[in-house]
Amino acid sequence: MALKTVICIGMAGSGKTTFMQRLNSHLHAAKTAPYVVQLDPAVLNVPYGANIDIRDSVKYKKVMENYNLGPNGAIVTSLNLFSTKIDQVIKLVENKRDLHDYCIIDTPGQIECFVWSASGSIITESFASTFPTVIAYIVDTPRNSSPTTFMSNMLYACSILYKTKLPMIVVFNKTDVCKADFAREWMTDFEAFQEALKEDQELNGESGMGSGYMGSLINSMSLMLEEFYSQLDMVGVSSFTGDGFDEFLNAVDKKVVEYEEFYKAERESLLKRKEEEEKARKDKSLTHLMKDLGLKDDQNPKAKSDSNDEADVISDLEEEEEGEHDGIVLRDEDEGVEREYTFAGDERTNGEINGQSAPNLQKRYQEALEQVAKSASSETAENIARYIRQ
Ligand SMILES: Nc1nc2c(ncn2[C@@H]2O[C@H](COP(=O)(O)OP(=O)(O)OP(=O)(O)O)[C@@H](O)[C@H]2O)c(=O)[nH]1
Repeated sequence: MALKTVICIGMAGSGKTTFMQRLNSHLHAAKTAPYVVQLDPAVLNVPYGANIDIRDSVKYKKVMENYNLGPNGAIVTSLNLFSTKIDQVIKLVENKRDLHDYCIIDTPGQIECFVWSASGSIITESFASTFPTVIAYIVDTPRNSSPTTFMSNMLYACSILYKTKLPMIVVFNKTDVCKADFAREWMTDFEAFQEALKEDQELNGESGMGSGYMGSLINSMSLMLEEFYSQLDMVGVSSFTGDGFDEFLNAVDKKVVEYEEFYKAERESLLKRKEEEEKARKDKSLTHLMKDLGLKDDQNPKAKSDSNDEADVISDLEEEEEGEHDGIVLRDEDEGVEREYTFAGDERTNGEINGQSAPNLQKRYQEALEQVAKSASSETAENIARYIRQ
C-alpha cells in the first residue's frame, strides 16, 4: 500500500500533540506503525517517538539568541532553516515508503507560523507533491460549542483549505468532554445553525441579529460555509479514550481517493501552467536581450509582433520619449504644476544644474549601448541567446 501523509494542524491547545500520540499508538496497535515527523521547534517534551524531529537539526533557543528574535519569529526562522533541507527529509521518508502506510506530521501550536509562512508552504508542498497528503484540522470541541466561535474556527479552516489546496478532515477532538453532535448538525443543517446563532445572541442580550449588517454578514458567511462544508469530512474523536480513531482512518482513506482523483490532477495542471508561464517569461526576456543587443531573433517569429505589448524596459522609454522632449525635463512652470520644493534660481534646461554639466542620461545610455554593440561580437551575443534559450 502506498504511503500517505497526514498533516495535523490546529489552534494552540486544540490537542494536536495528544492526537498525534493517540494516532501513533492506534496505528501501532493495528500493526501499521507510522513514520512520525515532529515540526514544532519550541516544544519541550514530545510524548511519542519521532523518526524526524526538527529539534535535532535546529536549536530554537540558539535561533532566538543569534537572530535576536521573539518566540514566534524564532519558530518561523527555525522552520525556514529546516525547509532548506526539505529535499533530504523527503528522501528519508521516500526510502521508508514500503515499510509504512502512514507518515504523520505534527506542526507548531502557533498555527499562523506554519500555515502562513513561506517555509510552511514549502514543507506542505514538498510532501503533497511526493505522497497523497491530507490535512487533519484539529478543533477543541468544548471550546467551540458557541456558534460564533464555531463559525470563526470554520472560517479559519476554510482559509487553510484554500491556501493548501489539499483535502481536509475536520477533527473534533476532546469528545470525552463534549460530544461533537452539535457540530455535525450545524455543518449539515443551515437553519439549525441560524437558530443557534439567534439563541446565542439573545442570551447575550444582543438583538439585531436578524437585521442590519451583522445579520446579513452572518447570513452570507453561513451560506459560504455551507459550500465549504460540502468539500470536507468531519469526525469526532477523543485523544484521551481513543474514541473515533477508526472513523478518522476511514476518512483519511476516503480523502486519499479524492486526492488521487481530483487534487492530484488539479496540482499537476497548476504545475504545468506555472511551467508554461515560466517558459513564456524566459522567451520574453530573451526577446528583450536580443533587441538590446541589436540582434534579430530569427528563431522566435512571435518576437517582432509581440514587441509592442511586452513588459516595459528602459529602451522602450527612450523610444517613446525620443523627439518629444529629447530627454529634457519640463520646468514646473511649463507643466502648470506648483511644487513645494524647487531649486531656487535653477534653470533646469539641458541638464545644467548649478553651473555644472549634469549627465545627459539618454545620451550616455545611447553611447553605452553603441559601445556594447561594437565590442560584443555578434557571435558572442548569439551564444548568450542560445544559452538562455536552452
Ligand atoms: N479531555 C481531553 N483533553 C485533551 C484531549 N486531547 C488533548 N487534551 C488536553 O488539551 C491540552 C492541550 O493538548 P496538547 O496536545 O498539548 O495540544 P496542542 O495543540 O499540541 O498544543 P500546542 O502545540 O501547545 O498548541 C492538554 O491539557 C491535553 O491534556 C482529549 O481528547 N480530551
